[in-house]
Amino acid sequence: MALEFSPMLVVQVDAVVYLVDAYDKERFAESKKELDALLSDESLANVPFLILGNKIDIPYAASEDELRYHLGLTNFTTGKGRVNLTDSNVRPLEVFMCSIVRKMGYGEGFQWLSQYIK
Ligand SMILES: Nc1nc2c(ncn2[C@@H]2O[C@H](COP(=O)(O)OP(=O)(O)OP(=O)(O)O)[C@@H](O)[C@H]2O)c(=O)[nH]1
Repeated sequence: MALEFSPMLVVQVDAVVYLVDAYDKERFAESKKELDALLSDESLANVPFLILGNKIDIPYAASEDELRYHLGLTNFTTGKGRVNLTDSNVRPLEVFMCSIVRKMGYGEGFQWLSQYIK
């Protein structure tokens, strides 16, 4: 009898970094839809989410509050700085604004994220 092997890929995701163009307001609805799909993915249920709002060097770009509102995250962010969520069963999620071309903002976001990665 021949043994059969079914290929299985096991991927462990430590975190999700979700980059949104804060200048492209017409696509916020699309960004929300994609983000919602990731947030409701069971395999990512306990994974921390860092949401980066990019292109804040452009004056017309959305503010952090505006982005949080349009992505439906107003009451879901878990707090900047060191917040201990270990026993709370709450997934870490925060919004940081950045400008990748100006090399600013995302450092704070990744620093925040690093406290939740084992
Ligand atoms: N002003 C500014 N431009 C940026 C920044 N980051 C990327 N870009 C520019 O935006 C342009 C398009 O890049 P993206 O917005 O990343 O495009 P994309 O996500 O690949 O494509 P779309 O899915 O169509 O948005 C490029 O010319 C980048 O140089 C930023 O922080 N500020």
